Parts: sequence; structure tokens; C-alpha cells
Amino acid sequence: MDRFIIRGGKPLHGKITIGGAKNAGLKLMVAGLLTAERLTLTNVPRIADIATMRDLLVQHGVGVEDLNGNGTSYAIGGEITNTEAPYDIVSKMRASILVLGPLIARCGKARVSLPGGCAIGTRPVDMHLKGLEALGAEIRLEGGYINATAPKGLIGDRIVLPFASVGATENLLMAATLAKGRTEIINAAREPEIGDLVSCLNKMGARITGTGSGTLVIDGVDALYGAEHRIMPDRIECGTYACAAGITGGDLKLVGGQVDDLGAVVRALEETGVEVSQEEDGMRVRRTGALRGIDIMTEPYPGFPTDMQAQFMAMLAVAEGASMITETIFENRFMHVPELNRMGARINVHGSSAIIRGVHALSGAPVMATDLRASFSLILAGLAAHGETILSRVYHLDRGYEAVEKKLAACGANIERVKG
Ligand SMILES: CC(=O)N[C@H]1[C@@H](OP(=O)(O)OP(=O)(O)OC[C@H]2O[C@@H](n3ccc(=O)[nH]c3=O)[C@H](O)[C@@H]2O)O[C@H](CO)[C@@H](O)[C@@H]1O
Ligand SMILES: C=C(OP(=O)(O)O)C(=O)O
Repeated sequence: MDRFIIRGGKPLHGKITIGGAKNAGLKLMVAGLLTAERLTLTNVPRIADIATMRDLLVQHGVGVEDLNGNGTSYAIGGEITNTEAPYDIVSKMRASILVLGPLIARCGKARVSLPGGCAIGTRPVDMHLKGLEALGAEIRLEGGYINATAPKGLIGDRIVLPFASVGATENLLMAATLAKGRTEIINAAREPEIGDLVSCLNKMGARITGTGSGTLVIDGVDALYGAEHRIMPDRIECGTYACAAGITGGDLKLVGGQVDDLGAVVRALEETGVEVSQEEDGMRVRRTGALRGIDIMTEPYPGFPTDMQAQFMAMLAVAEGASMITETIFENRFMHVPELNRMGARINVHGSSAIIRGVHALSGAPVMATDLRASFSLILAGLAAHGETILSRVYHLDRGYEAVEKKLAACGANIERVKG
């Protein structure tokens, strides 16, 4: 298992190019299941989750061609020959559940392993299943698998989501594109990645309106077609490197970063004393004064994203005064707290809130990554700490961040990957 060795204490200066968004790219690849024609995706991030999604599509029988041989453009297309998504892939990557809706819509049946929980929460898929049943799917759970059929095809309906789930919205949205008649998804999630998916589906011939409004209206069509789509920049990767500038007191240009996708994150950065501006080719982030403690609550978009919570916690650990972070999306997303405390942070968790008392400095220590964003919070702490931090289990990080050590080292960080 690879490890990172980080020697902290250097402010970061320079440019970091933001890649395509993991949380858009994965769904856009799945959208390739909705047509036999060729869907070309560009700006694909070179991360482990994308490779896993590629394996999943290939085992459904669909071709995934690497167009320029470097993993940044894929052409997806072909007939589906296998409608099963097996446990070994789904258990590795929860986003695999998103093949369920498209497979039922296109093939009238699907057998998809239940994803189960993960380090951040139990993460049930009840809303995905209830919504698909409302569209006419018959669903049985057996042996850890979801067995779904739609003998008469899917039929549009009005679906009210009890919570604006990103995954449920996407699964139902994709299924509804090929359903008969109109589907309305009320209390739909409004994350920008869903807007990116809608824009690609509409290029493929879908008829979807209401992006970002909380109500999506989908008029089903008989078939979808080939298209070409550039994946949006990863706002979470951008926010994460913004925290790297913030915690080290540096000055970074995040090429391709868009302030507009990061409203709540930008407001929180500014409140802590980090300056953010939109420039022609990306977002500039710098800090010259002290970091100040703030209170944050995670919420569905446009609120503060849970996927930025751990990174802010690392930054607030060295801010002046006390901060409180309340996590409302996942019930167990504080696994980074004991690791940050091992580096000298003073954080206490009370239920779904963490109280952070800022310390003057952190000190390097051996620490363990537990999930994707928690991993990066430990890198951030390591970049600001005195001495050496050794981060193990970086495979969590490789799921969603491309070339972390190269991007950081190019801006002056002392970080190396040790293979093993
Ligand atoms: C691949 C991807 O895009 N992942 C993102 C997606 O995850 P994901 O799509 O899994 O997140 P959801 O918005 O669905 O989940 C939010 C909450 O709703 C609960 N829930 C969800 C569905 C359901 O049927 N029943 C249920 O109870 C979940 O357990 C969780 O507590 O959105 C999350 C919230 O912004 C992000 O943190 C993830 O990075
Ligand atoms: C929680 C995340 O991803 P996933 O939903 O794939 O676990 C994330 O990107 O922070």
C-alpha cells in the first residue's frame, strides 16, 4: 500500500490545474448505457473511480475506448450484453448503483448488488428503489442483490423525494429519459454535477427541464443518441486546493476553477480570512493575514458541501479562536478527527457537531486515511505541520484526486509517494 511522506511548513505558491469532476464524470459514463451510439467524454479525470466505472461498463458489454491513449477522453458505446452489476465492483465504488435506472430503462431488467454502507455512513438506497417502483419497475431484494424488471417498460410519474439525494435524483433522471410520458422529480438535488448530467443527456436527445430549481421535468423519448460532452471542472478538487493555500498561507491559481460553483465554500473561505477571486483562467486563492475560526453546517447544494467538511476542519484546527462544524448529510463523517488530534489539533465531537479549538501549530505524525476527503484533510494538516507526516492507505485518496503529489510539489510542497 502506497504512503505519502510530507514535510510541512512551506506556503504553497503557483498554479494547479483542476481536473474533470469525479462526481459528474462517473454519472456521465453511466449515461453511455442509455444509447448504443457513441458518447464521447472529454476532460475525464485520471482517478481510480473512473477506472472502476470503466470496468463496470465493460463487463456490461459496452465498449469504453481510450481515445488518445492517456485516459482523458473516452468513447462509450455498444450493445449491453450483461445486465448484472456484481458485488466485487459495486462494493468497491458506491456510484455503481447508478447503472440500475439506465439498465432497467434500456433493457427492461437489471441485477445490481446492494452497495452497503461505507466509512462515512450507512448510505441506504431506498429512495432510488421507491422512485424506480413509482416508474413501474418491479423490485425484489435477494441474496444481497437488487433484482429489477420492467416487463411493460417504465412509465412517467410524479416522484417526491423525502430528501434531495444526489444519487436518487440521478438514477431516476436517467431512467425517466426513456420512460413513456412525463416524470416530475420534486425536491430533486441541485448540485452542479446534476446540471452537467442534464446538459449531456439533452445533447443525447433527452427532454429535461428545471435544472437547479429543485423540480426536474423529464418528457420521455423513444431513444437517445450519440453526443460529445466535456466534463465540468471538479469543484471539490478546486475547494480542496483552496484550503491548501489557506492552511499554508500561500497563493494559488486554480486553473479552470469556477467561483460560481463554489458559493458557500468561497463565503466560508472569505470568513476565515482567505481571499478568493475569479480570474480569466481560473480561481485565485491567497492568505496573507491570520486564519479565523468560523461555524459551518453541511447541507445539500447550494449549502456548504459535506465533501469539503474534512478539509475545512484541518484549516480551522490552526485558526484563531473556536469553530463548530455540524455535519448533517452523513452520520459518521468525522473519522479524520482522531487523526488530526494525533497531530496536535484540539477537536471534540458531540453527536453531529465538532468543536474545534484552534492551536498555534500542528506537529507531523504517522496518520491513517479512512476515506477520500478525510485523506486530504490529513495532507493539509501535514502541509502546515512542523516535522514529518506519514500518511498511509492513500488508495482512498487515489479514488478521487489525480496526481496529488505532483500538483502539490509543483507549488513548493515537500511531499513524496512511497510505493509499497
Ligand atoms: C459519487 C457521488 O456523486 N457522490 C456524492 C453523492 O453521494 P450520494 O449520491 O450517495 O449522496 P446522497 O445525496 O444520495 O446522500 C445524502 C444522504 O441521503 C441518504 N440517502 C440517500 C439515498 C437514499 O436512497 N436514502 C438515503 O437515506 C444518504 O445515506 C446520505 O445520508 O452526494 C453526496 C452528498 O452531496 C456527496 O457527499 C458524494 O460525494
Ligand atoms: C463521498 C464521496 O464519494 P462517494 O459518494 O463516491 O463515496 C466523495 O466524493 O467525497
